[in-house]
Amino acid sequence: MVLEAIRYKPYSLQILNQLKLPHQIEYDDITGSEDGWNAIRDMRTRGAPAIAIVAALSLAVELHVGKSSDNAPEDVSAYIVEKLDYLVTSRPTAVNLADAARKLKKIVESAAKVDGNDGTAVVKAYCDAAAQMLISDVSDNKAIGKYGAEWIEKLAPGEQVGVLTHCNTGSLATAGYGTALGVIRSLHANGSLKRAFCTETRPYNQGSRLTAFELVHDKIPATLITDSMASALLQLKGPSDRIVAIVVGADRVAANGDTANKIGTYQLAITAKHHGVKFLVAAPRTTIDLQTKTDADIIIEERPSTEMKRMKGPRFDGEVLEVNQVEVVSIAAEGIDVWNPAFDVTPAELIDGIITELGVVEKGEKGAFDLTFAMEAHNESVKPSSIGGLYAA
Ligand SMILES: CSC[C@H]1O[C@H](OP(=O)(O)O)[C@H](O)[C@@H]1O
Repeated sequence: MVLEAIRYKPYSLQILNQLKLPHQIEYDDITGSEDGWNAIRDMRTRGAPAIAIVAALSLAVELHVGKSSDNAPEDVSAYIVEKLDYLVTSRPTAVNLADAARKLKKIVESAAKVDGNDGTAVVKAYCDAAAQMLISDVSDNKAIGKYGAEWIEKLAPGEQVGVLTHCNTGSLATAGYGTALGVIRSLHANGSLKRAFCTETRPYNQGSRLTAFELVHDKIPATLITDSMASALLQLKGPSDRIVAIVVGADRVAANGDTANKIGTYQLAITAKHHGVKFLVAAPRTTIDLQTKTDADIIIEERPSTEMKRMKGPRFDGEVLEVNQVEVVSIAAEGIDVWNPAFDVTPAELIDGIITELGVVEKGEKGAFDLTFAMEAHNESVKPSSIGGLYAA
């Protein structure tokens, strides 16, 4: 079974409900932008690239039903712009969603101005571009995997290496293969991976529920640790558990390289620096936001306290896991206040390299990243795919 966070075929969109993983594989139908917004906000679908794609495709499904040649092209364009602005409010930190919305707006506003284009043509231009995002993301991730693996392999030529990752950045956070987990997949495919280590990633447990699920699914040798074990792991220097690099994803990389990622990333970068372990960020160029100058400009989403104070999962009847008997249990003192930021920001000074689909960027002689090459990815319109005509509304 291929792990698919997103299932899209003409006019229908399904998302793998990641709140049910790893014990239940359940797909939810997404019938329009409101469904898409709720699925992203609830984190039934999550991951910086995936939320951008689900948002865009949820509107494509809605448009097929509603907008047609009966509507003036400029009215269809205005409707799409309004819906994209709404979808962007579902989660604020990851830049991919806002970047995709900006590009898709440009496409429909241009299509609406083409002589002879009716509302249907504008809908088709939108749907083709949204569908192309699925295809482009997988190819970007495989390139990230390739370049990241090559960079890490140079740290220990001819040896198999131990790598630690945080949160989930695999097929469940993207259209497929993954970013940081894509690097681990590529290391494994190259025969260069001794063992992957993944953190639980409290409180949503992307690591224990999603990354562990992907690593077991792909039969990649892997060990789960709690978030609090990371520094102790980096102290180990034995051949079977020495960590040569930590590789994580990103939700937004600022122009100077400061990187917003899942909460807990910053302290991994600190302990990596202390232990002389390389710290790498893996992300497509679209995650690099040159409009965000430094960490001070990054909005950090705060999530409900219940996500920290309660745990949900199937119960055991003796040694038997009753998969359909899901219980919610309290794991914190009632009445305690909670601080639950979903992300933190790692300063560029703690990052050794940023792995993109064009290669690994390292800091220059002045100790700063030059990320201006990412500008092109933000200017590229998402070209209608070769599957044109699929979305004639
Ligand atoms: C492929 S990068 C995914 C990125 O998104 C995750 O956040 P969330 O699970 O809250 O959507 C995490 O920060 C990952 O690094």
